[in-house]
Amino acid sequence: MIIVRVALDLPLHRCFDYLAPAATAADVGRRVRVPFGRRSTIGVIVELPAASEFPPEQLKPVEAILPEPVLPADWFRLCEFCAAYYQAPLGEVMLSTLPAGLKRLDPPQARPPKPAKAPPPPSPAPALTAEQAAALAAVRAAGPGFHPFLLFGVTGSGKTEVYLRLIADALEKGGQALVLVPEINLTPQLEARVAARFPGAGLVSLHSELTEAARLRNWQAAHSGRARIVLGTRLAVFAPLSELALIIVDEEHDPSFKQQDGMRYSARDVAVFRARDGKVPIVLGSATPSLESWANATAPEMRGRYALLTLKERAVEQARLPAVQRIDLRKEKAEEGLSGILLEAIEKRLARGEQSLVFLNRRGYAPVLACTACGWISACRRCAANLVLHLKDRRLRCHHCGYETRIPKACPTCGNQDIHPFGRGTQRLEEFLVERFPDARILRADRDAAKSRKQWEALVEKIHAGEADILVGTQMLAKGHDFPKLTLVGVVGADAALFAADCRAPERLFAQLMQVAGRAGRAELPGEVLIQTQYPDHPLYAAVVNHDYPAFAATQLAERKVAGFPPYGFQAMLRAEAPQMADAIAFLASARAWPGAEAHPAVTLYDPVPMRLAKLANLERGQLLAESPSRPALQAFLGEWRQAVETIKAPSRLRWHLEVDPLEF
Ligand SMILES: Nc1ncnc2c1ncn2[C@@H]1O[C@H](COP(=O)(O)OP(=O)(O)OP(=O)(O)O)[C@@H](O)[C@H]1O
Ligand SMILES: [Zn+2]
Repeated sequence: MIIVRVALDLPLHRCFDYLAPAATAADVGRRVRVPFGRRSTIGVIVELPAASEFPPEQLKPVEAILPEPVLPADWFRLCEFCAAYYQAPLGEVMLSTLPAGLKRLDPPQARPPKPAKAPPPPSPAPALTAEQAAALAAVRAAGPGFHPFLLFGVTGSGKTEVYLRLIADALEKGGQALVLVPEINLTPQLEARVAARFPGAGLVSLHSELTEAARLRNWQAAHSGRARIVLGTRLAVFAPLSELALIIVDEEHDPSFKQQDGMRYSARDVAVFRARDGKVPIVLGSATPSLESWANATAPEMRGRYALLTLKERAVEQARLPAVQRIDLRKEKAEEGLSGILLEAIEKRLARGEQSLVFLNRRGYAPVLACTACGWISACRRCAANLVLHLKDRRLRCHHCGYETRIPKACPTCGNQDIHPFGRGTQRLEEFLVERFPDARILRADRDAAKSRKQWEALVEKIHAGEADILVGTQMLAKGHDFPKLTLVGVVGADAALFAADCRAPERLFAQLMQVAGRAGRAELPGEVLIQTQYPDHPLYAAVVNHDYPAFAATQLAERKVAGFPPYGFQAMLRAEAPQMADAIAFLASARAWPGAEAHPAVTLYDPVPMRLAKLANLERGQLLAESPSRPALQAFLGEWRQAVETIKAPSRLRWHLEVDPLEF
């Protein structure tokens, strides 16, 4: 009697046994079609157990074992690691990392790969700067095997060139390279650069904007080894690569590496596990590393877990880091939020035919509409948040749940016609700049102006072609772009993040400011950055002015050490949402009262509290933090706790999840 154990895409922490008379050990890693309830579904064979806990007559036979593809052993280990570490069901992990085309009962006919054309000649590589050469030499000297590196390089220092050389090494040895980027929408330039340098390497990308067919094709190219380089967003960390020889994580600090639903994993952390498991080098690159990675590379108590590689200078010979200045808004008069100094600086760029960027990380026209008579404000009725005014399409829109409605002509509560937008977003800045500089070509670059990757590429193309004089943009424009004519960056409205409740807000603000500042003066023309603020003496701004990430990181890490926060402590968050907050909190309180917790003295459970965004899409949300100075202690606790939480009786509309290493509080 041959039994196969099958992982299914279900929120259950168990696998399912089926009869498969013809199965052999070679079928482990094959997909299988099995009956489940009244339907059929696709699963993955994880083992051939000697016996089942159920009597054979209760087991159903499999419907079919699907011959291709066979999922490799290292992919199994990766999924098993994630299931254990993130407390996620193995079947859900496995199936969620596969392209949709492999989970269908009626699989799409995969087109055979196009015959490879003779590749064009590779684009030439520049001679390395001394710093780049030293970084490369350090990675080479470490040799094969698991070696984690943190490549700390200021903006424009040529980190990408270092990646390209390392990829060349990996390909030469017959290996495959995996390159992870936070948001592929923002990085068509990187894709083009890698493809141009390695025209024969069958580069494929993996990200969520691909069509189902393209994603399947690219996945198969990675699996079969036709693709020697895979470039992708977080989900690409699960690509099956049997000859993996190198992993690169660009902008490793970026919060987009964190998956925010389903299995909540950090692709950067999973990549480090994968590199260790596969015994290959991994390079994490950033101008503003995450504090976790920075500590791993520099803190004495971490004993140099990561080797630090530093690029302090910009790679282009004449390019210097931009001069950063603070504009004291307490002293300077501002017009529509823009100080005279900034407006003059823009005027100068216009006269010289250079580009300016005004950075405001808030899209829409204004964050709220309010009535001056009765105090009504445009609140979302489904969320604990305000509706943002979008004048362009005359809508009020919730940026959290997507609810939208038209703009009322008068106050809905008191009928007063005098309702006003408060605060400002990118649309309002754009409107003012159009009025102020009627002859300038002004371009807004945010998620409303470019909804798809295609639109975004067109917009970036326009900026490159010099078809814009003044850009108004959010952080979408701050990352990874190289605009040679851009010489001025004005930062507006950044102060709000200085005092945000989230302990990671300063880190994010610092990274954003360094990144957006890094857009200026990347070529021969010198760059200037003007930060408007009410708090010019704030140490965060001082660190930005001095381009001093290490100083900033030192103060942040000192604070974290005192607070026992990551990387000096480890956390998990239990969250519950329900129509009534009382239900969510009561559920969390029962979880907190679990008597088994006493056996885990190294773990602290805090009181359940409402989340910062306490209501989202009509659900009230609460959370409960678990914390420990020891990662293994927390892991041991979580395994037992999760099982206990699963037995708590909860109202039917309550949903909960556990997030390990949460980024948001
Ligand atoms: N060795 C080199 N010689 C000349 N130019 C170089 C060299 N290395 C990189 N460059 C150029 O320097 C510019 C910045 O390089 P790159 O984009 O690799 O920097 P980066 O560190 O990845 O920047 P960012 O973090 O801001 O995205 C690019 O225009 C690139 O072509
Ligand atoms: Zn809403």
